[in-house]
Amino acid sequence: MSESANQEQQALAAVRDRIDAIDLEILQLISERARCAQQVAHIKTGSTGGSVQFYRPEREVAVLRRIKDANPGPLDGEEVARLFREIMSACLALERPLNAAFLGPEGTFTQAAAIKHFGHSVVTQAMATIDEIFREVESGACDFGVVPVENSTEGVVSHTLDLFMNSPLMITGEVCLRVHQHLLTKATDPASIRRVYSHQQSLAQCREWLDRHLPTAERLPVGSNAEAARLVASDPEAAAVAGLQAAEIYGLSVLAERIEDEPSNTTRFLVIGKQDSPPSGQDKTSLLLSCKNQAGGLHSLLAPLAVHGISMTRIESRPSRRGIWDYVFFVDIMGHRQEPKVAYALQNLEQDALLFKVLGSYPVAVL
Ligand SMILES: O=C(O)C(=O)C[C@]1(C(=O)O)C=C[C@@H](O)C=C1
Repeated sequence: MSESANQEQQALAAVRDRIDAIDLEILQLISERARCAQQVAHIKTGSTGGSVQFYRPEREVAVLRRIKDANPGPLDGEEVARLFREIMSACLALERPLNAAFLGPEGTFTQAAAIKHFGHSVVTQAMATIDEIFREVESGACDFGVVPVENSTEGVVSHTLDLFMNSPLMITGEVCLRVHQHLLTKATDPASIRRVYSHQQSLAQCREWLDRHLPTAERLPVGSNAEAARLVASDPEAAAVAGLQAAEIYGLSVLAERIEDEPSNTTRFLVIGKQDSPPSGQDKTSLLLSCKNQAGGLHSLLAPLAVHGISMTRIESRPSRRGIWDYVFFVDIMGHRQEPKVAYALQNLEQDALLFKVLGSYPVAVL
């Protein structure tokens, strides 16, 4: 071995010894943290007679925000938050494993959103429809559900909004996921692809790409992207538009990467449960409203928001299903319903609204 190769070996060994020592320290500290979580569980179980809330969304975002703020680098803030997301997920599972229903089958973006929000220790349970997710959480069979609500390219998932009209469930959290779509197939030659399966929204997100590259292939909407990947696994003349996770699960190769028309394509998901979240300091509130069908009705209904300086981040209208041309509005505002100015505004709003329902206050997504 040359002198310089020898020096390199010694330098490498020294840094690796340091890394080994640090890893043991990290392990000791993580174990100590996990024991603290066990103590927290003990305190929580002792303090209430009724059902115990082990999962505390407002505390989780406080931990992640603190870590991001304190991060000295060189790791990126998002990266350190993701690491702590996983540590907390494992600590919570030690208190009590949490389960979350998602729109299956395995490998959907909804499952990825559930894991992004709760970490890998959550037990995800695949449901066939969004209705089933609501039912599983309502019945108590699952602690939480994760449902898609809007996409930056294709707009609102109207079925999810409609289900809130008759559900007692509340919104506990939100998750935003950058969605990259890929063309997955068993075929090796694009010319042999006659059918493209995917969820209707995903087909729409890749419309221009499909028009350009597979203009003659039939587009077949199915329940989810993962379902499309499952179908394609046994059909060599077909391709699926789906995420990488689906390619891994169903053994497909990626024929074209990132085929979404909009590079910043993002889907927002809601976490639904039996109750919303206490204030975290940076929250949103979602409302379901309707007003009299008259000139200026919506304008005057929303006036209290402007009066109290509350910013509205989203408004969607949906047919109320109670009469023709009768609409309800899904409105997101910044702030928690327990903050005084939000509480005043909501009080005023409720007085004028025909229908007024708070769907939940929840922390703005950290990750
Ligand atoms: O602080 C709590 O209430 C905990 O249960 C501890 C902890 C954590 O690991 O930091 C775990 C789960 C909760 O969702 C929030 C935080």
